[in-house]
Amino acid sequence: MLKISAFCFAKSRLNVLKEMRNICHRKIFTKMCDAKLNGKVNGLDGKTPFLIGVSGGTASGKSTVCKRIMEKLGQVDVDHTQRQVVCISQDSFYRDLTPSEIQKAEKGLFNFDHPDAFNESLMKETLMDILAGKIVQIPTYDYKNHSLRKDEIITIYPADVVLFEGILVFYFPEVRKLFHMKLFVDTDSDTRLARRVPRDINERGRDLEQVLCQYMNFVKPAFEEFCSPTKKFADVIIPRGADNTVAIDLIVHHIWDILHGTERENNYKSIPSTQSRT
Ligand SMILES: Nc1ncnc2c1ncn2[C@@H]1O[C@H](COP(=O)(O)OP(=O)(O)O)[C@@H](O)[C@H]1O
Ligand SMILES: Nc1ccn([C@@H]2O[C@H](COP(=O)(O)O)[C@@H](O)[C@H]2O)c(=O)n1
Repeated sequence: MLKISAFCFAKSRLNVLKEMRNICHRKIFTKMCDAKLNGKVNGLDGKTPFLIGVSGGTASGKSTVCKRIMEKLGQVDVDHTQRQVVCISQDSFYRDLTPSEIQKAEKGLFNFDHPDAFNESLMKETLMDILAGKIVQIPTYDYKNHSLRKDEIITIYPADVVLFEGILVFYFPEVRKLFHMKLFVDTDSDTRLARRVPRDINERGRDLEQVLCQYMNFVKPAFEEFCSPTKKFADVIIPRGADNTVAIDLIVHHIWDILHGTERENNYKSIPSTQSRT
């Protein structure tokens, strides 16, 4: 039974790829489909997604950079079940808070920028499942209620490229070593604060005093202690975030090369290298 469903799944994926090959006019994605039809995935025979970590301070533009990368790979309008490139937020791995922690969070007195706020083991297990080609389910995060939306689960199907973005994605060594490529979005702190204030008020249900108090007490000190020092682990630092179209184009070209095997021997192994990059 399992074998039959696996066969049907593989067959329907093949049909989808053929269909995509017919309708896809973008050069990059057409070549990605060709490689898959030839039995190669990520330039390799096995199914190991290319895992990219994207870090940077709050409101540095991590999500926007990921969106640009997906756009350039022709993936934004693709149905989520068929996507070859997916993006996951580290915020989906905030740990559940106790009732007293929720009370603190509601007053802006909980430190969401400290590594202890995250469920490290779940983050690692999920990324390892993704690397193993498994389908995984990830809750979305509700910033207004400081909790995971367990009724709003995103299903991540095996994809060629998985972007994992968040303030502390390079902090945990066991998570860090899973990435094939590490990007750090480096936007100056004034710009980040100027973006965070309206975002938190308009989208995350906060008031000005709460945003500034949380920023001064937790966000800024934790950035300096935990996030900024992880910049040294990055393979590529992207100054000015999504405004830096040259950097984004170079990264997209590099991903494209890897997906087609041109960089395979040197840069991409099915298990990410831990040498000198951990
Ligand atoms: N290059 C940019 N120019 C202007 N606004 C930007 C730029 N990049 C991001 N933003 C805005 O700043 C806010 C934070 O960006 P986002 O990409 O969500 O950052 P992060 O994922 O690092 O928190 C959003 O409101 C976004 O629209
Ligand atoms: N309940 C929460 C959870 C997180 N935050 C803040 O979000 C920031 C991380 O998200 P970015 O998109 O800005 O990278 C982080 O700095 C937390 O302070 C929050 O305010 N409330």
